[in-house]
Amino acid sequence: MPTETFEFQVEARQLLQLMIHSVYSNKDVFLRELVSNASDALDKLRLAKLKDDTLDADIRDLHIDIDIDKDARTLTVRDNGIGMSYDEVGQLIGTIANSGTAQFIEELKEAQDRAGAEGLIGQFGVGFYSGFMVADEVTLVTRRAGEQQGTRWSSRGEGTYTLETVQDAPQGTTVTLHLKPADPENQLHDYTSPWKIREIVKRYSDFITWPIRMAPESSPGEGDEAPQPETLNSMKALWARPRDEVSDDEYHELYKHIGHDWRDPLETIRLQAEGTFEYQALLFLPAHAPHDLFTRDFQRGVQLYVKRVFIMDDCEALLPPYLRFVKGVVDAQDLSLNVSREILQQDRHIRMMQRRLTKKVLSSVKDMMTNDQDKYATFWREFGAVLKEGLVTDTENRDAILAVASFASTHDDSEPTTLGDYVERMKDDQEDIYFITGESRQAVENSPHMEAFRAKGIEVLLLTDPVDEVWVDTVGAYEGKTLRSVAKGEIDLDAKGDDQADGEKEKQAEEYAGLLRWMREQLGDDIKEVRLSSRLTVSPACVVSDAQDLTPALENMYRAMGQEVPPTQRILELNPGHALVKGLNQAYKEGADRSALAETAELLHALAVVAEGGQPKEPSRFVQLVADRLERSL
Ligand SMILES: Nc1ncnc2c1ncn2[C@@H]1O[C@H](COP(=O)(O)OP(=O)(O)OP(=O)(O)O)[C@@H](O)[C@H]1O
Repeated sequence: MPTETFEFQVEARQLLQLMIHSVYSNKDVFLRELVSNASDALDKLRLAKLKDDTLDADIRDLHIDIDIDKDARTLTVRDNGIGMSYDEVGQLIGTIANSGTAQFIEELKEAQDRAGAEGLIGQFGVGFYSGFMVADEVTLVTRRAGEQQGTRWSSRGEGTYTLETVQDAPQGTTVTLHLKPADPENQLHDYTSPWKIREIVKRYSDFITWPIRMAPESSPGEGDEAPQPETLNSMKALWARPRDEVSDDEYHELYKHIGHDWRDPLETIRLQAEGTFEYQALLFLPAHAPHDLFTRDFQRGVQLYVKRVFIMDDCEALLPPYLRFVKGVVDAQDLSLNVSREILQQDRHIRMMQRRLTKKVLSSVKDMMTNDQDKYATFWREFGAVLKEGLVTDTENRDAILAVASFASTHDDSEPTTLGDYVERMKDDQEDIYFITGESRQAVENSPHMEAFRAKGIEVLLLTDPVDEVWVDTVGAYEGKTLRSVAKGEIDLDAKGDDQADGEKEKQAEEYAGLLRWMREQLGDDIKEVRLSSRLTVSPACVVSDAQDLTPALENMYRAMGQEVPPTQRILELNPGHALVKGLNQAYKEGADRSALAETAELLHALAVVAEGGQPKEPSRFVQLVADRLERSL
């Protein structure tokens, strides 16, 4: 097959440009990325051979070679792993499969500062491309295990790449970087220096479980014996080494390798389980939520090893879905090397392991909360919305999750509160924990449902994640205090036994009885009741749900998931202290023109819906009615 030239996919081209004009100051990491890919390729080959021992591949000496050629100014990273087929090279290297990448590029372009850009890059798999930070030409020769023919890929990073088949490619993948001239001022070191390579490998890739070898510099005339290559990494599994022997930096590099992140993790969690089912776990809480955390195909789970041998990525059986952001390694001593995902799902030991790991993660978050407020705040900001899913799905750990949960609240504009702190601040005669759900802090804070609470200084939790609509119902109460929506059921914030207030209410009820009954008839099926409100102080009216009914947001959520939900009839509440409502009652009693009154009633209802962020049933009619009224008032 002749050499063919292809264009990079648009996003890939943009990413390459970013790499070439590197937004990333630490260029040394290109080697970590290439070694990381090589190590993955060796893992994959070992597994493939385990599954099919007829596969035509040699796994006796799986390793990574790094070769330096000072004269040619090239650096070569070679593995004898799984390799890639011709088609795979085109798919994997010429394009960027990640669906969030287009969005990422946009954000990257918008990121004003270098730190912002570096942070964003870490969230996407741009590993191979990082070679272009240090090289002006990259060549890759690869042969897929079991195939005869190899493929040569080459590019100067300028929009195109070439592909050709080659006959004599060795097993695995060889990446050759044609290095740019060294420019230490811009962090572009001399990567033909063995000393530098040794240092980078030690720093970033020491834990890689395959040998990383470097051939010694050949000095002619030193005898005929081929000099022995030097192994640069210790290959020690970090999770098996005692805590005090491993530095934080070493843990962090392992995290970056398995978490595909360029940034340090927020927290490192170790667990050593002894006894009948022995295992070691090294888990990491990332510092940033990935873009696709809430998408259906988010790859969740940690890596599973059996007796130091890599078995699978994304082992979802080890942690529940609400901890899907946790990265790490679990190394079990007593599983079969052939273990499959299906077997893991049913294995009793794995279930016990999942329980223990879950508790360990939650208790680590609790420790973080107690000992390092800032770290905890970052964690909760990034992952709180996911963790709260556990309140619905994991009854066993519900209390542990509630103990580490925090929520925005009217108590403080910026600092969230825990439920425990809320309860401590509750007024003496307050029985329930109040909350409001909605789309944003601004929307819920301005909701009419909040008026009386604000007027009386009663704290309300402001819950704005979609999952909040669900867990509050499932959990129901905290320390015996009911969780109550301010937008549901009857709310009476007057002190119990306040005779004056009770008398006043009775009087109002009599006065408004006729209007309320008439309005209910006028508004027909749109609502199930019209009543006087004790939650409004400023607005004329609001709509509320019955205590057991779905909120409009939840109704929409179910519909979005394709479930049939009958429309919920809501309750219209009027503020008897508002001039408009008073005037309406007066006009009603005086027998004013019923059709004009009916329009006012309709408008009042529509205004109540708009005030909570909803849409009037017939927006154009609503606009028409308001315009007519305004016109008449001129
Ligand atoms: N040495 C290699 N051997 C076999 N396949 C490779 C090798 N290097 C890269 N690949 C393939 O190309 C894909 C893309 O590699 P790239 O480094 O761009 O991203 P990644 O490794 O998937 O993500 P990340 O950079 O986040 O680790 C890899 O997922 C792998 O399938």
